[in-house]
Amino acid sequence: MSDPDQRPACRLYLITPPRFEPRAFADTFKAALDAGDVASLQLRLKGDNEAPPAADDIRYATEILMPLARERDVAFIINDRPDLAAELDADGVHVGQDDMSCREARKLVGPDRAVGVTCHSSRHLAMEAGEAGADYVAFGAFYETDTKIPISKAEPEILTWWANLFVLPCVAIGGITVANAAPLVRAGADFLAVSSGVWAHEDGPAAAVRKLNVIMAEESAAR
Ligand SMILES: Cc1ncc(COP(=O)(O)OP(=O)(O)O)c(N)n1
Ligand SMILES: Cc1nc(C(=O)O)sc1CCOP(=O)(O)O
Ligand SMILES: [Mg+2]
Repeated sequence: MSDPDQRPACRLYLITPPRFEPRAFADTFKAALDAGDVASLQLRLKGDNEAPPAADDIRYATEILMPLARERDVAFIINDRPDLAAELDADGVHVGQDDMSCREARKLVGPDRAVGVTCHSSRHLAMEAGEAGADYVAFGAFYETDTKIPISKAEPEILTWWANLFVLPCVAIGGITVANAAPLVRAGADFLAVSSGVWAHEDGPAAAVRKLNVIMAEESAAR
């Protein structure tokens, strides 16, 4: 059993927009990271209809954004491509169930980079990922989102179940905004993974990061 009193406060795991021009995006990116506590940033590029991006697009975005993240102690995670995470010396990779197994990803990135695994709303997939050596498990989608067509709908109870049983961190993802983040923190999320809830916030990304930080601090203290 995991001891809820020992669980660190929930932190923000930012996900990039699916499409952006890296040089033009850099100032927005810096403003978001400078607004408060951001634990990690996932570079998640997608083409039209969620098509995979060209490897060179990932390389170019990493060249621009990873140094900005590193200067701010924000871990830089690459989506879908363990091979590029290793090649580009990123801090980790995120793989989905249809991308690659956790064990294969681990072989490619080595022991020192993080491997995160999508587990949808499945306790079984999450326990499998934990046994396969994942550094975190991700549950979702908790809310409606225009960023991706999710294949599952998750309920906050799965976060509570996980946090009560396992020390391994759990990430909540899918449609999370300032307006709906609190119950997920209260339920036990170690990280909230947020894309449009930050980049498309009506007061701008920096305001969204500040507001999410307040919610995560208050709700973590109350759990
Ligand atoms: C933190 C986090 N959780 C889940 C996902 C989704 O991964 P996947 O199912 O492989 O879908 P794509 O993001 O690749 O479209 C994620 N990227 N990050
Ligand atoms: C990338 C992703 N994965 C999901 C899952 O359910 O696994 S939901 C999702 C979209 C996250 O973006 P936003 O914060 O804009 O909803
Ligand atoms: Mg994927």
